[in-house]
Amino acid sequence: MTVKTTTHEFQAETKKLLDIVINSLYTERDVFIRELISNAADALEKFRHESITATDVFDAHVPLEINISLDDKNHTFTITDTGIGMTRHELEANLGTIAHSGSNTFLSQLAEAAKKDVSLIGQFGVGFYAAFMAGSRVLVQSRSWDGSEGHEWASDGTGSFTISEMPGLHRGTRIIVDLKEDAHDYAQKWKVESIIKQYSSFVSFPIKLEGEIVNTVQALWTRNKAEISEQEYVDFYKFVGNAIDEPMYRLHFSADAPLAINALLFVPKENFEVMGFGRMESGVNLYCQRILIDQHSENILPEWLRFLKGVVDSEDLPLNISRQALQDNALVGKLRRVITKRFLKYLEEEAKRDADAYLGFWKTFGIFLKEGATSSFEYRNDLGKLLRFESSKSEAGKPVGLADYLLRMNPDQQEIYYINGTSRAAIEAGPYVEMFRKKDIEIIYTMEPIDDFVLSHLGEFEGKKLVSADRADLAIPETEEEKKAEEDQEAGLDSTRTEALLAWLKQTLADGVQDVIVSKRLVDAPAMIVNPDSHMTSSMQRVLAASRFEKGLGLETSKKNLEINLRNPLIKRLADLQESDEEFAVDVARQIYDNAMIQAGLVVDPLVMVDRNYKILKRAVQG
Ligand SMILES: Nc1ncnc2c1ncn2[C@@H]1O[C@H](COP(=O)(O)OP(=O)(O)OP(=O)(O)O)[C@@H](O)[C@H]1O
Repeated sequence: MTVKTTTHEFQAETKKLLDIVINSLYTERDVFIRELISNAADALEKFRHESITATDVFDAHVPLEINISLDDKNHTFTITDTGIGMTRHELEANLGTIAHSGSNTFLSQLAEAAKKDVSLIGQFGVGFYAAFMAGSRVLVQSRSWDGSEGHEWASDGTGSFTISEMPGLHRGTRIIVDLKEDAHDYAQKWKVESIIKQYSSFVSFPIKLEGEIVNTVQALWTRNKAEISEQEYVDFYKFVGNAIDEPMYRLHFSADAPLAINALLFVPKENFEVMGFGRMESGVNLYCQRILIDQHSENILPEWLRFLKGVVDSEDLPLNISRQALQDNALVGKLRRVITKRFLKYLEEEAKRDADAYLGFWKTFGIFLKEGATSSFEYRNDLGKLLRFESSKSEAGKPVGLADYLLRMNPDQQEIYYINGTSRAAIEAGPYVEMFRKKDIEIIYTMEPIDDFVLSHLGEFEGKKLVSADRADLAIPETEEEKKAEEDQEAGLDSTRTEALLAWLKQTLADGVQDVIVSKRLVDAPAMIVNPDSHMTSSMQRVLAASRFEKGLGLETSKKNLEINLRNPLIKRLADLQESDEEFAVDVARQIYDNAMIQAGLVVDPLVMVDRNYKILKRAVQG
């Protein structure tokens, strides 16, 4: 018989990964057992799911299990599963490349983590290649559930691998690891058993070590809450989440109506996405009657809840549903809504129960809720209750909820106000909050670029409109007393001169402003920029302008209105100056406009501005 053997080069990224695995990660070697067991369990889950509908299954009656055998004399570690197996083509494709999207970023982050803290590699899932942490040579013998001929894959993990025909195999995969000299203890039963106990106690198939079952197969989420210990929950979290930390929050709930649901969801302690580890994939697995239907399911929760880890099990789902059909399945959609609502309600309860702990959650994962508020209209009321912002009445660094704002609001106030700025200090020094301070009206400070999008999408909260304080049509009710005081002060400039000043300013600043108007709200500052477009705040325009700029589309923003404060001496003086020394008045007007733009966080031309500023200073020092 001729055995057909072919030789293949590893993909370049795989070579890099193998290099890191072999040369940098050897202190975390135990991980290889977890990775191989986890792949075996995945292969068994896939087989179990497929075999529900398939009619023609090879080796249909072989029990679903994982066998590990050790050879202390020949120094080998062998793991066998009766799962879905791999065809020749699958062996070549799956064990020669890295399936990870963005493999290059993944690799550089992995290399970085390997240097800093190898315990982080759990987060990456090095997968099958972890076998080379302990093995000098690895053989993979596999036969697919379609019954096609079996093959053996072999490599020493350096540059290439071979694939040979191998007749007579059963369905599934056997991996034989020839242990490196300094890894011989992985052929010792006590050692392997302790690792399995630590990592794999929740695998839902029997694991036999040298013929003896070493795990208890259980679906923790289907058990009665009262009978589950804290430690079991934590262990389960580490298992499903591939995690090394402990969870920050946990929600275990069951429902019978309208849908039968068993869900166990965890919020991790760390946000690895923000830490620069790339976009997270969903961490929740979808089961039906304890059978895994969709691992890392993208369908069972909205994308912005991708930081959650855990399990959702529903008996109502058809067992034979294919992964492709999940996306459009109406029942899955319904499950998603029920679970999302329940989780958001849980967060609300936690925020009430322990506000400080919730702030810790908010600091780490708030960004995901903001993402939700800008993308999922149907949850906006639930999300509105969970948002936290600093405000003129909050302590610095201690954001408050919109519900707190409502409680403090004057009875006749109809709107909730907010203003964007880069920091608390910058906002408080700016013109927008002057009137709010004077009238003792609370104003929310939005300090992240995304915040104004969030509040604008939200539109309202508990029936009160959310309004940015840089809107041109901002109307805050005035008392009679206030109106009178205003009129008295405006008397400083008669109406003809006021009109003339406004017309002159409008003409002088025509390049930048749409209109110049007398302000009803400025207290001390001479002027400020406001937005005639009620849908866009300056901060939103800044973000959009930056993205236009990145795309090479130029910095185009819509024209603003300039509000001027007739009580301010600079503005009063400008009226005279415009008549006596127009050239200088133009410089002053433009500088006032640029200053107001900067206070609105908008872009001015720094060269022109600095040049003009020196001109004005020169005149000031000359007296
Ligand atoms: N025991 C096995 N039986 C069948 N297929 C397997 C087995 N082990 C690995 N594979 C296949 O090889 C692929 C690559 O495995 P690898 O462990 O590198 O990545 P992964 O399991 O997809 O990802 P991760 O380990 O990060 O979750 C798997 O997706 C699977 O298709």
